[in-house]
Amino acid sequence: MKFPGKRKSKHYFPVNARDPLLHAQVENEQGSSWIAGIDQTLVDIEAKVDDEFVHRYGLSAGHSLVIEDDVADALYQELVDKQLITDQFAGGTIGNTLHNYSVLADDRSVLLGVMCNHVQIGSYAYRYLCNTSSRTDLNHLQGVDGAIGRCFTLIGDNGERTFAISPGLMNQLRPESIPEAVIAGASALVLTSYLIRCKPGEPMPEATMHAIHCAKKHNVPVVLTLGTKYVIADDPGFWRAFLRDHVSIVAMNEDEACELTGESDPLLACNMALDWVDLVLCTAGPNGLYMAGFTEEAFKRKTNHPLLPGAIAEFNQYEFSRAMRHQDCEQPLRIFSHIAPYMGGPERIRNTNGAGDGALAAVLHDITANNFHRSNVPNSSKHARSYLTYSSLAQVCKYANRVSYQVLNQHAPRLTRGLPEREDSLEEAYWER
Ligand SMILES: Nc1ncnc2c1ncn2[C@@H]1O[C@H](COP(=O)(O)OP(=O)(O)OP(=O)(O)O)[C@@H](O)[C@H]1O
Ligand SMILES: O=c1[nH]cnc2c1ncn2[C@@H]1O[C@H](CO)[C@@H](O)[C@H]1O
Repeated sequence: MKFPGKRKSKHYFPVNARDPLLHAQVENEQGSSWIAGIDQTLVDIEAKVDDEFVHRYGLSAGHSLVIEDDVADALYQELVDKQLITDQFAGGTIGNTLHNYSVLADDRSVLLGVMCNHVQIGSYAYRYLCNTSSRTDLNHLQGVDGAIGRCFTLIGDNGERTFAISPGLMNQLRPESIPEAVIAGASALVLTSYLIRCKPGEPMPEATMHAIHCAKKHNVPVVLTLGTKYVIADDPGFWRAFLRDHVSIVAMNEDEACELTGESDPLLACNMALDWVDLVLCTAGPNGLYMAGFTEEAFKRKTNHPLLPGAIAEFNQYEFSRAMRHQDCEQPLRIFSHIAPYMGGPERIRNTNGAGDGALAAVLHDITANNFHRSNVPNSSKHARSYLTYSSLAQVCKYANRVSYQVLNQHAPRLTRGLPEREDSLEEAYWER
C-alpha cells in the first residue's frame, strides 16, 4: 500500500517504537487490504460526433442509453466508415474506479463481473484485460460464452458526452458468482446505479443485491456512484430509499445530486444526502468538489483555512476532522468541505470523462489506507475511535481533486500511472507553485 496525500511514511508507522511484533505484522499483512466492486464489463469506444448523429440514433445528449444490437452495429459501422473513432479503451465506471484505485495505492482491488470464456487476441475482451491494472484482481470474474459490453462514448462539439451502451452479456453476472469472502474482507464494496438498469430476467440486479447483503453482514461500507442524472431522474424516490437502506458512501456530480435531492446547490444537496448516508462526494465540474460527512462532536477539529460562505454559513469550519460512519458516532456532527479545481484545472480539457471516477478512487484509497493502518498498528491513537477515513475531510478533498486533474490532463478515464513521485508531498505542489 502506497499512502495517499501529503504525509511521509513516518506518519503512517511509528518510527521510534521498534516493536518487533509490529514489524513482523506489517510484513505479513501484505495483501490484507483491498476494495471490491461490481461492474458491467465494457470497452469505451470514443468518437467525436455532431448533434445530428446523436439524434439520428435515437440518443439524447448527456444520457447513457442502452441500444439494441442492430442499432449498435449500424452506429459502429458509421463510426468506422467515417473514421470518427478517436480511442478505444477499457471502461465501465466501476472498472475505471478500481483500476485507478490500484494505480494510486499500488495495491489490490477485486473486480466482479463477466468476462468471455474464450478471449481472442485483439478482441474487445482482450483490450479490456490488457488495459486493466495488474493490481486489479480479475480471478473472480464469471465466464460467459459471448461478448462483453461496448460503450460508445460520443463527444459532441461542446465536449458533452453521450453514452450508447451495447450490453452484450455484461448483465449476466449471477448471485452465485459473488464470493462472500472477497466482500467480507474488503474495505468497501463499490457499485453504480447502472447495475440496476437491466432487462427483465437479467441476473445483474440480483447479483448486486446479494453483494450488498454480504457487505451488510460483514459491516463493509457500500459505495454507490450515481451514473448520469437521467438514471436518477427516472425515479429519484427509488434512489433515495436505496441510499437510505443500502448505501454508506455516495459519489455523484452536481446534476445527479440535484435530481436526487431537488437541491441545485451542491452543499444543500450534500446536506440532504447525509440524511441517508455516512459520507458524500459531490463533484461540481469547474467549481471543484464538495465532501460531507460526520465526525464525533467531542473530537471535531477546526480548520485553519478561511471560513467559506454558502447556503450553510461557514460550512467548512470543522473540515480538519476525520470522517466517521454515523453509526460509530455517539454525538454525530455534520462536517463539510469544498475545494476549487487543482491549479484551476488543466489548460485544455478535451472532455471530462472519468474525472469523477478518479476522485472516488482517491477517496477509496484514503479509506483503505485507514484500514491498512488499523490492521498494522491497532494501538495507534489514530484508531482510538472507529474512523472511516485516514485523513481529514479537507485532505481527502485535496487528494480527490488532484486525481481528477490528472484524469482530465491525460484525456482518458484510466490513469496510466500514479501521481508524480515528487508530489508524494501533495502539499508541496499546492503551496510552492
Ligand atoms: N471544466 C473544468 N475545469 C476545471 N476542473 C474541472 C473541470 N471539469 C471537471 N473538473 C475537475 O474534475 C472533477 C470532476 O469533474 P465532474 O464534476 O465533471 O465529474 P463527473 O461529471 O462525475 O465525471 P464522470 O462521471 O465522467 O466521472 C471536478 O471536481 C474538478 O476538480
Ligand atoms: O451503463 C453503464 N454501465 C457501466 N459503465 C458505464 C455505463 N455508461 C457509461 N459508463 C462508463 O462511465 C465511464 C465514465 O464515468 C465511462 O468510461 C463509461 O464506460
